[in-house]
Amino acid sequence: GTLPSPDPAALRAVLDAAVGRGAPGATARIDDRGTVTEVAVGLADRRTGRVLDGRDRFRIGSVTKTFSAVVLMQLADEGRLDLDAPVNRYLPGLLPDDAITVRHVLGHRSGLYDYADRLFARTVPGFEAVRTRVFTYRELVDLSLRHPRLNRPGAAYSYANTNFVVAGMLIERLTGHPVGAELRERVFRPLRLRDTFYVHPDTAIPGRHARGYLTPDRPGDALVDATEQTVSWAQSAGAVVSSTRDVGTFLSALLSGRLTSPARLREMRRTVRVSDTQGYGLGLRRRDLPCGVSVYGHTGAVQGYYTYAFATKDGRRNLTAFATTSNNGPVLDTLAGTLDSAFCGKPPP
Ligand SMILES: C[C@@H](NC(=O)[C@@H](C)NC(=O)CCCC[C@H](NC(=O)C[NH3+])C(=O)[O-])C(=O)O
Repeated sequence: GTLPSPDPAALRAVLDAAVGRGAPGATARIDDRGTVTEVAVGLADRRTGRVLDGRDRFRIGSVTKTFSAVVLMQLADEGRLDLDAPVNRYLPGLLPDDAITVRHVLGHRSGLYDYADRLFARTVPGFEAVRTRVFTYRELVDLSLRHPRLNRPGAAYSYANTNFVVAGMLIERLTGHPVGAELRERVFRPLRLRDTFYVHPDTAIPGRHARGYLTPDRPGDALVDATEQTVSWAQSAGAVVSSTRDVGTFLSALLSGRLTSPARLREMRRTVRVSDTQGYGLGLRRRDLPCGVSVYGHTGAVQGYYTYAFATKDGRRNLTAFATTSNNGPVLDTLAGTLDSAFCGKPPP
């Protein structure tokens, strides 16, 4: 059916509220079959006072997981990967249980512990301890395997960055190329995503970008400029840098069937229950909005940056929003309101 048209005034109000709750800046871009609504509020740089602009690049965090999943779905389409095969068939001896399949990993149902919970139990010290570190994939998986698994393979949804580190290892093992090269060849270049880069282990965001500020755990402590970091703790689970325009282009291309076969796209969108209004498929979240619209995409939370990136099931309308802080629940919850302004906006007259 026809969607309510986007509500630019509501969108601006949401972004103003996010800034009011502690984000230095917030911006959102809606692309409704070519009709673009773009709003930016606040600062890209607190030191210079430069205002945030919709074209500023930023760290998309876990939206990276959707990109990594697309590469593996393409490998499945090419007959080079069996989603129901044990991960250990491709990476012998990696995981302690042969029953963990590729599909379990891409759907966060492997039961593998999320090492990030441990790394960032204390937000600022945890970040400072890793911001310039370079990890191997194996080191990250080993961090996870020190802890008991949360569930038997396939038995439950339990989110873990570990799963998409394993996805990165699969990409490299199956193609013989680094994850960044496969993302460039299979996604960034074909879609002409000129603002999109896989940045690891370099700490600098290429070109003009918004600076990101980590909110400390202790209220009142100063924001920490977290813009420069290796993101080596996340890599194929969180190291892509992009722009709201490019992320929207990517999501619409994916959901309109331009990046995988129809069968693989159906598998990505086949979700398990996360909550009453949320599901997780393969590298893809589903959110059911109050107005009855279900949207597909991903959220992101890397130090200094919150992201919401969602589109309608057919990809005809997309929304990408980010705020330039993280570890700030009120900002994260407020920013979710961009989904309502984008997809449930003005009710039909
Ligand atoms: C949520 C999102 N996940 C991601 O984007 C991944 C890459 N991020 C995380 O797992 C959170 C890492 C800690 C961030 C830190 N928090 C703390 O340090 C808390 N002590 C911060 O908020 O910057 C997703 O999959 O939807």
